Formats: sequence, structure tokens, C-alpha cells
Amino acid sequence: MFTVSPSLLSGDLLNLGAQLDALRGLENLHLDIDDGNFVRGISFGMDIVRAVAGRTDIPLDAHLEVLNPCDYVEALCACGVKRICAHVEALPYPSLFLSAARKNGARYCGLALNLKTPAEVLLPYVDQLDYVIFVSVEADYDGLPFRSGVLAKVRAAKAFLRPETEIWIDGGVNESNLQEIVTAGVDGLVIGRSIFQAPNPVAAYHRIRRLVQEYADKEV
Ligand SMILES: O=C(CO)[C@@H](O)[C@H](O)COP(=O)(O)O
Repeated sequence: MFTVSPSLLSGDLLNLGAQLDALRGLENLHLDIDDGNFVRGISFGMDIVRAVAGRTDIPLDAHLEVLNPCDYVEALCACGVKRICAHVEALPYPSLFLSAARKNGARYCGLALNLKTPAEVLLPYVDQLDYVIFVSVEADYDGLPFRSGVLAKVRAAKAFLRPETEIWIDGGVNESNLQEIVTAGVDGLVIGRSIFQAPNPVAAYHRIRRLVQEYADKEV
């Protein structure tokens, strides 16, 4: 099942409650947790995550773009977040993060990789990975374009990841690059601007889902 996860940080931050209500029924919602250290930006703290989780039934996925990911696992799981990933670049011992997420109740535990990080860093953890996020822009600078070189990493990872491990792409996804990304064989997309800068974000989400299906069907 392909996932499209709109990134709430690109949403209407001054009207979060109304934004969440408008998105009701969507399959997933992406929360970038940025600490101002691992990346420049500071985004959602745990109080906001708790408030978001209390307002919506949409399953949440947390992308920890922070220096100390293990410090966030318990609080995120207590908020009911079932899908959590952290950057391998921030983890001296990625397997300990993955087991902590699992132990605290996360259903999907994953690792994220910045552009510069080769897919092969995942090799020691294949048995623990439910999903992987390949960040496809330089994470520290918003507004940068999708870098198609990330698709070579997707192809490399598919050769050694377990078939059930989902591969997600995050950053700079839009209608012009959607086909090449879907046909590379990914399982999920995180999308910010292409959904939330549209006049009607829900309609933009459904249009992207339709296109994903169309491109995936062509591949079969
Ligand atoms: O957090 C990141 C990358 O780390 C962002 O790329 C957003 O999660 C996606 O936003 P768009 O690039 O789709 O606007």
C-alpha cells in the first residue's frame, strides 16, 4: 500500500486545528521534529505533537531531525505516534534507537538518510527496519529542489533491504518529478509545498494520489 504523507510543517501553522480538521480522513500526516541543531529550523515540540495527536485521528509519522533522537522516543510514543524515524547521521548506535522505538510501542521504526549518506549505511540494520526515508533535498535549507541522484540510492537499497521494508522519499516532490520517483519503486512520499501551497490542499493530495496510482499501474 503506497503512502502519501503531507508534511504539516508546510501547512497553515496559525490555524492548526482547522487545518487538521480539513485533512480529516487522510491516510497519514508527517511531523518534522526539528531541533535547530541537526537542522537550522525549529518546528514542533512535544506539546504541539500532543495537541495535534489529540485533535486528529490521522496516523502520524515523526521524522526526527534532531541531534539526540533517543530522547524523543518515549514522549512520541506516549502521544500515540506509531511511525518514527531518526537520522542515521545523528545516531552513534542506530540499532539502539530502533529497539527503543519498538519497545515503546512504535509500529513502524525507521532510519532517515540525508542526501550525502550512502544507502549502504543501512546494511547492518536491515532486520530492524520497517521503513527508510531518503531525504531528497538538502534538509537544512527549505525551498531547495528535488535531487534525482537520490533515486540511485533507492535502487541500491532495494537490492539489500527486506521486501517488506518501505522506502520513502522526502523533499521537493512535485507533479513534474512524481513519475520518475514512483517508477523507481518507492513505497511512500512525504510532500509539503506541493500539497499545502495549492489553493485546495486536500484536492492536491487526492490528485497526487491518483497520479501515483496511474504511474504505478503503468509499471505493472
Ligand atoms: O523536512 C524536509 C526535508 O528534510 C522537507 O523536505 C519536508 O518534509 C517536505 O517538504 P517539501 O520539500 O515537499 O516542501
